[in-house]
Amino acid sequence: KSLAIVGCPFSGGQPRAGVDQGPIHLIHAGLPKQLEELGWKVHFDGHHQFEDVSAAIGPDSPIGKLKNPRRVSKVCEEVAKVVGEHAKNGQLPVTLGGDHSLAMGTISGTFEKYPDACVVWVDAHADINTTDTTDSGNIHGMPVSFLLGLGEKVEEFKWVKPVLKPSRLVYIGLRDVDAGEKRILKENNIKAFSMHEVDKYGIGKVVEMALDHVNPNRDRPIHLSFDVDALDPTVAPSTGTPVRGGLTFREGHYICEAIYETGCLVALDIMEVNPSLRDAESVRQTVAVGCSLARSALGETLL
Ligand SMILES: N[C@@]1(C(=O)O)CN(C[C@@H]2CCCCN2)C[C@@H]1CCC[B-](O)(O)O
Ligand SMILES: [Mn+2]
Ligand SMILES: [Mn+2]
Ligand SMILES: [Mn+2]
Repeated sequence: KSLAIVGCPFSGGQPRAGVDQGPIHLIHAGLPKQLEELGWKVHFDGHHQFEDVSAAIGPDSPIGKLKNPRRVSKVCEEVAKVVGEHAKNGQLPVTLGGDHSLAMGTISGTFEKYPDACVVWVDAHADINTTDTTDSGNIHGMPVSFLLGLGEKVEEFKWVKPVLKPSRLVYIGLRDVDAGEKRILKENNIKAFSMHEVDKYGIGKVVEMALDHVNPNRDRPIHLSFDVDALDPTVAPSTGTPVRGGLTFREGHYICEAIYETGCLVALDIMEVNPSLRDAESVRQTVAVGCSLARSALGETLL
């Protein structure tokens, strides 16, 4: 079994400097070796290519409210190619962010090889704003709407195909969803297990219900897109948009372990680790959690 680490040093989907350094911190913490020790053949071709693309863009004035639209679009298009290539080569792409706008690229890449895939989106946020509903104009709050083909088309993003169907998407960990996003979730009947459901049913039942919804026979490829801000800020403090009342360390890891157990995982994103936020110990802790979540999603067990 082989995987490819795709480091994406990219921060253009949001305003806080430093999230582009997430990949190098996860790699320097030893993630490639840790995954080899789990028995994976690890392909790791560095992450320079995205910086080149990004630097080549030049001035990137907003389009409507959208910030850095050309950089985000170009980088995500490049990520889609790289992830799709690895998937076609039979290597499970492990994408390290970088902000969550990158999931436009990773999920597009996954669906090239696995058109019948489903997406488990673990996050405090729904990341489903359209050009009409976004307040911030930060594109890391929008990738899911582009992947679903919702809202007005944006010429700059015409390469993003509406590969994702609402019935193939499920959320776990939501607790900071904008009013417009709540409307979109309802209108599209998108299944979401917020922290209220996690409290009510427990994480074991929530993951079972989530998978029953998008993958009833456990035979569909799963793309797990994990935003570390799904975890409580005491667990993963160094992230750009922390929200209290999040998943415990174990709840986060249980999701990854349970998805690995299905045998259906075909792609993993570990997003929004920002090593320039908070103190050194918080950074170390957040990076360590990012590595640990990846290991759990890729077969590390407690016994
Ligand atoms: N919906 C958001 C957007 O900017 O669109 C607004 N929100 C911050 C906002 C602060 C004030 C109270 C309401 N929430 C962040 C979120 C995007 C998170 C992107 B992710 O990738 O980190 O999940
Ligand atoms: Mn490669
Ligand atoms: Mn996110
Ligand atoms: Mn988030």
